[in-house]
Amino acid sequence: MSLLPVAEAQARLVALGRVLPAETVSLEQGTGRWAARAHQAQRNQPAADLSAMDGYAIRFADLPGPWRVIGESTPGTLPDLSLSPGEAVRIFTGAALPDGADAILIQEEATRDGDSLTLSGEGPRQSGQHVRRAGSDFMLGETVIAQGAQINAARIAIAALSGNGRVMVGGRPRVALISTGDELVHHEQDAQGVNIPASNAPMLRALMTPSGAIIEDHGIVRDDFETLAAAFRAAKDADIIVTTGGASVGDHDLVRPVLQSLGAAMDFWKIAMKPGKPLMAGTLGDSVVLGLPGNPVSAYVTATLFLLPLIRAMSGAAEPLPPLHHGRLGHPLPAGGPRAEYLRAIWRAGDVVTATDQDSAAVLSLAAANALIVRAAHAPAAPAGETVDVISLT
Ligand SMILES: Nc1nc2c(c(=O)[nH]1)N[C@H]1C(S)=C(S)[C@@H](COP(=O)(O)OP(=O)(O)OC[C@H]3O[C@@H](n4cnc5c(N)ncnc54)[C@H](O)[C@@H]3O)O[C@H]1N2
Ligand code: MOO
Repeated sequence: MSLLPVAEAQARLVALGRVLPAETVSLEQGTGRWAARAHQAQRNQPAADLSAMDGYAIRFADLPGPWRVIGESTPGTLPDLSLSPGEAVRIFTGAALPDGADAILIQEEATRDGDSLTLSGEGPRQSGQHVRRAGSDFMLGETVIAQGAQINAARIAIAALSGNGRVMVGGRPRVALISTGDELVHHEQDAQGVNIPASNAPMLRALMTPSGAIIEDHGIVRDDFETLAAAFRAAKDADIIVTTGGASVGDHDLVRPVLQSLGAAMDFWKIAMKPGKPLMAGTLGDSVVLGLPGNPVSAYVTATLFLLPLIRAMSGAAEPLPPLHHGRLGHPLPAGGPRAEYLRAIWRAGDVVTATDQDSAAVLSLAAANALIVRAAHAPAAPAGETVDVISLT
């Protein structure tokens, strides 16, 4: 059976998910989610010509002074003042300029005695110096947040300043997590003998939490046909059902046969990638089902490349895939195999160096890595210094 290329599998998976209905929420609730429509400025920023410094509003043409101070302008009040030649107004950072003023003389460059003001430094070099013009940041009606953009801290600032005190964002997918495997015990329990603490569910929760997904953990399910079928039935209201383990070809790998018995429409199984080959996807009723491999690193990498993009796409993200950056290889790499490789790496000051242990079960090297080097299937040997594609894990 031929393995599906990663990009094609990503496109097919994203196509399985539907964009969830949008909702209008507070900026706090919108954090990390994606704008469901373009947001336009409801006001000009700044609303008037404002001073960027503490000092005196003057007419540039009056330089080098002296001036007579005729009043004061403080932030939050429009000054009812107009400058005639030779006049200045005491002004503070963020306050509106009086009519006629076109420059700011900063207080460090001025000497004041009562209402007389003289130049004691260089003064403004041009008209408009230290003035923030009305609408110079953005204008009423201007798009300040594009549809599909993520509401990050900077966009929260612009949402608030532009008068979008609440934002319309895509819905949050409900994600059901099912961990399969007879060897697993809950991570808060002592694992005896060859039992192992189940790490995939808490790891995936941590990966998904920033996306705003609503996560329901359905716990650990034994490698038993009926038990796994019951777990899928219990998860049927989720938008996305994620399993880990049991995705491969062994006698105890039941995810695919159980899904088929429940009438799931399987879309793909087995991807040309390393780690992560046994990944499978399909739909079960209204849910998208994603079967991740059990190995913790394989689960992490496939979640990064498939699960998170699916969540983002269903949440209305314009660019659901992780961005590719460039790094400089710190050492040579041998030719790659028939599967695309995602190598754990440390990426520092532009240079990327692979972690020594690339086994799909080695989590210590995953914890040390801050990036994945992406190598295409059949990549030729690469010398040190070559530019490679990198996915940031931070
Ligand atoms: N004959 C073949 N064997 C395997 C193939 C293959 O193509 N032919 N593929 C290998 C690849 S690649 C992978 S990846 C694994 C994935 O297999 P499964 O998805 O079926 O995963 P399991 O066998 O259930 O578990 C693999 C490994 O991971 C541990 N595990 C499982 N769940 C968890 C969890 N929640 N937390 C921590 N660790 C977990 C499990 O104990 C196993 O050690 O199959 C290869 N085999
Ligand atoms: O594809 Mo598996 O995830 O290499 O170990």
